[in-house]
Amino acid sequence: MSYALQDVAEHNSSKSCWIIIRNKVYDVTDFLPKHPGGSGLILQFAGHDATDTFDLIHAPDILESYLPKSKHLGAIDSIAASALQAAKRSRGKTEDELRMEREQAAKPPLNRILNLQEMENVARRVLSRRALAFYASAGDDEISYQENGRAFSRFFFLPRVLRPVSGTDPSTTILGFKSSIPVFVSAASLAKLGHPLGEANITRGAGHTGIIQMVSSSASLSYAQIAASRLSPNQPLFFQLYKNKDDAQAERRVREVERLGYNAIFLTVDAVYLGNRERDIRSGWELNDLQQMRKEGVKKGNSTPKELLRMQEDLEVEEVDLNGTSGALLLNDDVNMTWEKTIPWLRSVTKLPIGVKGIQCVEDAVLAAEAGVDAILLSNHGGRQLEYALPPIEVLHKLRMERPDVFAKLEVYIDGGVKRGTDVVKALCLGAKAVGLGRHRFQAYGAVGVVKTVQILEREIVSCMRQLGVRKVEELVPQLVERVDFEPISSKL
Ligand code: HEM
Ligand SMILES: Cc1cc2nc3c(=O)[nH]c(=O)nc-3n(C[C@H](O)[C@H](O)[C@H](O)COP(=O)(O)O)c2cc1C
Repeated sequence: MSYALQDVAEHNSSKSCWIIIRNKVYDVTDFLPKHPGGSGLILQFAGHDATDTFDLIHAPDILESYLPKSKHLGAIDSIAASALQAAKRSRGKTEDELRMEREQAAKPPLNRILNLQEMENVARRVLSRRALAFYASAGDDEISYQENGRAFSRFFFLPRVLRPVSGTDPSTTILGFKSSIPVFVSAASLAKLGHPLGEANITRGAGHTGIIQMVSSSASLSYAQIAASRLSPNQPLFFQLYKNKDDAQAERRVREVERLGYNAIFLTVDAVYLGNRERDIRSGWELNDLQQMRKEGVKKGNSTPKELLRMQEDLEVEEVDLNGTSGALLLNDDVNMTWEKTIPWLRSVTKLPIGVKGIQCVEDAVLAAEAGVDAILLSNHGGRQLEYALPPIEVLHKLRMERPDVFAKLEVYIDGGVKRGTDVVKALCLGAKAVGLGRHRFQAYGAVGVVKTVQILEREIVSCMRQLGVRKVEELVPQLVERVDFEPISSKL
């Protein structure tokens, strides 16, 4: 049986909600209350084609995994398919899409990019407004985000001289897996928002350069697609776990990635409540306004400034959605995790090494060591969670000063604000085994952007090690750095 657009359009409410995705019709009525992103998001498309928005956010296997076969109703008919295609063609491009095209054409060639900040500057220009808001956003006034980077500037080197440095080698191991430099890609969700090939770009780039990718629980490709993008089955992949509140579902996710050949599980613990990311919230409204305008425009044949103004007024009295793109990601997560319960549970469901991502103080680092996990990632989620959480490099310094014994019990990593080889080397001197890169600064260039990022960092790390009088990462020790606070005394009084 095939459907005309009119057949689908009749099912346009929460009582009966059908949507079209890639020319197939789905009855999502019963699924509405279960949708992790909330029913409202789907209802905006009730009775209509939802392909573009759906594909941007979801892994392709989601329909098979979450919607019973009986709700896969069948295909639209050929007239409907042609009409949708024609509508897409005639829709024209949005201002933002046109701007992105111009910026893509004008971006500098990759060989002109000298450092990660320049790479980020290009990404900021070419990404869609929504993607940029999602990637760039951080908590409240974004103080922790800014300080994460700035904190590195409080650590200075005490270089050693007259030491042989030929053959300097920046490679290391992370949880026993080889890494060409002491850097990995930290988990970041929804990579497709920034590039159509999504997480697979990172997988390929990481494979080519011999670094490790930590895949987000909220990846926009399926975990299987990402695993299949590896250059070889031996290419290591870590998995970041947002633990579902239902242990059985969480266990299924862990077992799935274990079966797919992922090599470690990193449980994220710093996001049991969503940080206040205002850029992201605002961009969600903008997108909704745009969709609303389009619908109104279609109904009434126009969308005049006056009408837009009226819609704006309507919005002001409505209750507003404070979730943004990130909000839906955490709706089903376990907010009652504990050291006593959750770590033994994770141990009981996997044989893989376990890391805890999002440790933000010395006390919790000690508890992690006592809980017997294999690694901790000192992280404040790139400043996206609790505003004024201490920058990870400072937490690392405190851990080194107060509890150096912890470094012997597990591997310690940091992420947040890392942009230079010197940042990486400072963290290693203080005892970190590796550092993570969260925000995908390489998105403007896809997989080759990842390769370039690693090349830049490798060059900077080797240069720093040589000038420090060091040949191997094991020789990077606390005596090579000093924490210096140049804040004038008057401002402290
Ligand atoms: C029709 C329009 C839809 C919109 C605008 C929408 C939007 C969203 C958003 C914003 C998220 C959060 C991002 C994420 O976790 O990846 C989400 C999550 C999710 N959606 Fe949808 N959705 C739609 C339809 C559907 C449908 C039809 C299904 C499946 C039958 C579905 C299944 C899911 C699942 C399983 C998640 C959680 C993904 C995860 O935990 O990684 N969605 N959706
Ligand atoms: C766009 C974006 C998405 C993220 N998604 C996740 C995620 O899904 N899971 C997670 O544990 N951390 C996530 N993080 C946090 C990163 O893993 C990492 O801790 C942080 O970005 C490091 O800071 P940096 O961006 O300054 O490098 C995300 C960060 C960003 C910027």
